[in-house]
Amino acid sequence: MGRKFFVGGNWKCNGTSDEVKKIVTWLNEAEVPSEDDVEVVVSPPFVFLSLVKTLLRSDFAIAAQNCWVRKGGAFTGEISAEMLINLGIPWVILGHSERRLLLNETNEFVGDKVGYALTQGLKVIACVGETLEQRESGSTMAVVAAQTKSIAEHISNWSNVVLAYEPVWAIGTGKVATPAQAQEVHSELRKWLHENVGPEVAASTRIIYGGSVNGANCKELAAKPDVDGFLVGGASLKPEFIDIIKSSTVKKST
Ligand SMILES: O=C(CO)COP(=O)(O)O
Repeated sequence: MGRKFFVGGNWKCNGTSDEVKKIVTWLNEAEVPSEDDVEVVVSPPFVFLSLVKTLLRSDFAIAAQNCWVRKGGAFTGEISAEMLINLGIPWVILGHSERRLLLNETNEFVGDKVGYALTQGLKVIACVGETLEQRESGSTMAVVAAQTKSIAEHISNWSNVVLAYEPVWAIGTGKVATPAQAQEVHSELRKWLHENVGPEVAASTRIIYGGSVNGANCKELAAKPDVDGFLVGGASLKPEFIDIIKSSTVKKST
């Protein structure tokens, strides 16, 4: 079964309403491969979700960058999965390393969130990835397997899940993983899914790479067999994001 190439743009905590309108304008004007060949999802900050939803072309989808772990209520400052569904937002990014490291989100908490978001009908981009210290001590696979296990325990239907491998040392640093490094972890993650979830889920789940992806390095990464797309930070705020979307064509020729 073919895995449709997936390109996500994580805008993080960036942008004014004028800047957001400008980004949407160049996204709307871009000529990109058909939605049969590439799935594009952009993730603005919560406060701009409605604005982007009103303006964005219909072949691109929208993701929130987080949501609360369970049903809404007395949780000041949080946004619930139900609210996202109510706004017509189909996707949410969960377990991003910036939230794990800066806001102390644990594997268990991320797993709970993934489970709850899925039960509410959201599709989830679930993020995993090791720090530089963990990589250098040789524990990359143990770390990403433990993160994936906590997530997998809460998933009964994988068709609404994309797994994002984002090595922390590559995020926002300009230090991209080499295509071989990305392929190695992606193929290990697919093997983990094969052994712990099942062969069909392993074959059909998109595993995307994030960490300093840009217009210049995306094609080489996209050419790797287990790289099914990207989660892009900084470069998703710039027109080179279109080149990253177009790197999906590399798959058709391989
Ligand atoms: O964290 C990321 C996407 O979620 C990657 O960020 P950069 O592309 O800015 O390194």
